[in-house]
Amino acid sequence: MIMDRLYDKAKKRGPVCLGLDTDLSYLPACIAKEKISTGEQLFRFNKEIIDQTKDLVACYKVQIAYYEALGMEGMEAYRQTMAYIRQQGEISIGDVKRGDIAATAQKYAKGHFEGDFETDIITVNGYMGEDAISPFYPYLKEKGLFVLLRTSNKSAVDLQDVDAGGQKVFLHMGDLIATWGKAFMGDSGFSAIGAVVGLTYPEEFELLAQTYPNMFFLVPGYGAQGGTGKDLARVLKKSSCAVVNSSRGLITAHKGKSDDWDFAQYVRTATFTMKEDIVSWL
Ligand SMILES: O=C(O)c1cc(=O)[nH]c(=O)n1[C@@H]1O[C@H](COP(=O)(O)O)[C@@H](O)[C@H]1O
Repeated sequence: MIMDRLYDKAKKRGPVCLGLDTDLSYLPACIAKEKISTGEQLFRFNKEIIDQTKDLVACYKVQIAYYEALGMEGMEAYRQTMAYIRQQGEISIGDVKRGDIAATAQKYAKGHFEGDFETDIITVNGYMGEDAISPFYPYLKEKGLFVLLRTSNKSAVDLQDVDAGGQKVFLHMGDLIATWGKAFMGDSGFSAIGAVVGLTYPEEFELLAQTYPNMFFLVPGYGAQGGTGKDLARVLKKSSCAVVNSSRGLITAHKGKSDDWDFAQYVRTATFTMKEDIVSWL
């Protein structure tokens, strides 16, 4: 079961989730000047980073928007990146944030859990209710979901903090995710249905981790959005219940320092530093 694998990797290697939100402006000159397609350039950049960091991270998260924005070239790079991560025996999260329902969601499931874009886990938006989640159930023996619970953005509070009969909306969402996840428990004690909680709200993360001990968390917001290892300490000391994503903070580490093939060494160093920052508090 995928959350068992993710839990094991996070426990052994530390909880870093490296975000391959690859913008063309991040490519070092050694790749940008090569006479190959844009898609191939993006993939070379990602591949080099994966090769240099796979012993340090629990998983990779690939935000599909960066690839969709480049059309077919971008999607080819997305396909190759997902395939490469999985060929290496590493865990891939397709950050696709799907949120439609029923028959449409069945197509999302087929599109991201089978075929060209196959990945291990995807991010989904459950704020339309269980109809947006249940079409993924048939895949959850092997695959996993991270459902948006408490997002990292400032305006998360606009809806997620609204009082819904004595309970904030995000806590109601937490109860729903916990209920949906009960049928998909793994040996590690975590469900194949996990949740996204932003590190920009560390108190809420602590509350959610306490309230839902069977929920595994994807925690974005480290680095570029201000989150630190100290913010994670109280939760991760008690349980390895999360992977922590950083994208720009890691994959732009070479900017202004190297335009050559050693660029990935800078990304490696930044990844190592993030891991140390987190584990030093545990
Ligand atoms: O689902 C996510 O991964 C996500 C949820 C959330 O609440 N906040 C958030 O920033 N993310 C994603 O996490 C990544 C954060 O990137 P950096 O801010 O560059 O580290 C991006 O891919 C975001 O789309």
